[in-house]
Amino acid sequence: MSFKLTYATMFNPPEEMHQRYEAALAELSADLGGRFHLYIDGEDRPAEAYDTRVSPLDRELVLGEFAAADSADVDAAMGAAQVAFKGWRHTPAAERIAIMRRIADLLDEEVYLLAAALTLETGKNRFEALGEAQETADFFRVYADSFEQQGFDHMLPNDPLPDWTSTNRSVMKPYGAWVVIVPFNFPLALAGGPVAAALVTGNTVVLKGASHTPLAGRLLADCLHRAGLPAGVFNYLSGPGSRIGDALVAHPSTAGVTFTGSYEVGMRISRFMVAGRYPRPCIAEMGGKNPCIVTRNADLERAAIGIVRSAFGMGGQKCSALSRLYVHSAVADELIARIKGELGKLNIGDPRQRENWLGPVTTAQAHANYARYAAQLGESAEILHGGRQLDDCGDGYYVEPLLAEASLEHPLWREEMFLPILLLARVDNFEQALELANDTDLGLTAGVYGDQREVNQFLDEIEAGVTYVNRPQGATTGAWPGYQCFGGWKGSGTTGKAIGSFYYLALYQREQSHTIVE
Ligand SMILES: NC(=O)c1ccc[n+]([C@@H]2O[C@H](COP(=O)([O-])OP(=O)(O)OC[C@H]3O[C@@H](n4cnc5c(N)ncnc54)[C@H](O)[C@@H]3O)[C@@H](O)[C@H]2O)c1
Ligand SMILES: N[C@@H](CCC=O)C(=O)O
Repeated sequence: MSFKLTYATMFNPPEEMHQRYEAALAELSADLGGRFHLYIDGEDRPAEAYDTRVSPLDRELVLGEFAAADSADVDAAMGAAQVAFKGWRHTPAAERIAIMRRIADLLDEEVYLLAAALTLETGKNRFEALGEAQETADFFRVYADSFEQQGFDHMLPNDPLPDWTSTNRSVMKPYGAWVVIVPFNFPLALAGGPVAAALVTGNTVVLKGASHTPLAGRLLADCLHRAGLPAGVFNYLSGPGSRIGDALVAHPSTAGVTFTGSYEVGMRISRFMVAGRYPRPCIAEMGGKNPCIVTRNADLERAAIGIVRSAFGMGGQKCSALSRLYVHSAVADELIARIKGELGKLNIGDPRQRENWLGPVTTAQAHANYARYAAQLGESAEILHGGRQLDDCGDGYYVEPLLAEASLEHPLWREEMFLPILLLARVDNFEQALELANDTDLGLTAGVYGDQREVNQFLDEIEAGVTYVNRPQGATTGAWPGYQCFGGWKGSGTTGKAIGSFYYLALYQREQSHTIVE
């Protein structure tokens, strides 16, 4: 198949993709309900306790029993990663790169099965699920290529000494046992990306899967096992962050952490990582409250399509989701009508069915939060579309996309709801919109629909790490490794560098200067 699936192309994939996804879904569905153990030091490790997890599609659908790790398991995993580090860091770079490429190939082979698991576990539709599974494979490939190309080993000029030869060199070295902590919404790709980066640079890894969606991480562990990684180089723990998060972050063998998740937990871990005897690196990718500006010069058809995809795709449960819309008063009514028109075309329901674009939200908590926010907006804003939990779609967490016009003082402009809820405000001019867009502690993604002058000013002044201009494929969502670098400014990220970028692998290594006098 010559078609390349990315989040930008996923809207109309070839028929063969549907058929293969549906076959994988049937295969996986026949095999649900088993027990999923931890994976430590190259082997499955039973836990003391297991949590039963059901699918958000239908609470009767039991996905399985997942090990809930405890502090003894954390010790075992960190110990295995620590012991394995010596051998892995001395493994020739070419060999590590080859293993990353082997993992990518194995993920490619499993892409339909992984996508089926993601639909069942998170509720995302087939396009989003296939996208996430393919993105995971691409992360392994992109970081293997990046490490190979960059080398991270540079000779520097000899010292200017007339009677001596003094050679200088900069080398980059891995830190040690690296902890990766994953959010529920992209439990495969946001595990695979940091794991690939840590491993290719010579670190060993303990991955803590997402508390609510542990299946994806366990399937990734199976794949890494099959790729033939030496025992202890990669280890997988499932279980709630509240139970093992502190033990992992505080563990004396933890050399560094990549955390992806909420601002609150990310800030807590970041502070913790600098508060010990010496600072340890922490790459924290955190929340978003992402704006889009629509000016009076915008192409409103493109804008409406891009806005609906980014605000409501995957139930608004993307860090990149659009949640704040600032539209020029002169075009606001027409844009609202077009957005409603697009929403009218969407099917909501069981995402295993091809015709359904919007599945359930992932957790019972998100389902309950939706009702609370809808009630709040019903009292304090004008709801233009949606607001109901949908009981007629099945026994899952289904809700309507919600669009509300709210005053600029409304408190929900500042809260990451992480749901299919979009707030809209009318503005008088582009400068006001830009000021409002930047008036947040977060700075992950942002979009604009406007003319060239407005676009230039937007790109110059917007405070966000990922920007999109006049894009119908998604106003604020849809980055892909190798095409868009993805990282947050301000409270959305700690490093100012993006995943999938030229600068990313450097974050997993520390520099050493070698001066050798002959
Ligand atoms: N910037 C990005 O690239 C990006 C990508 C995806 C999601 N997110 C953000 O993630 C959030 C949604 O995910 P979530 O609800 O799973 O986030 P969360 O912060 O609640 O949990 C993330 C992970 O941290 C773990 N955790 C919780 N408490 C911990 C602790 N004290 N110590 C260590 N680990 C702990 C959880 O078990 C989970 O694995 C949103 O804010 C979203 O914007 C950001
Ligand atoms: N990579 C995804 C967002 C991942 C965060 O949740 C995007 O670019 O839309």
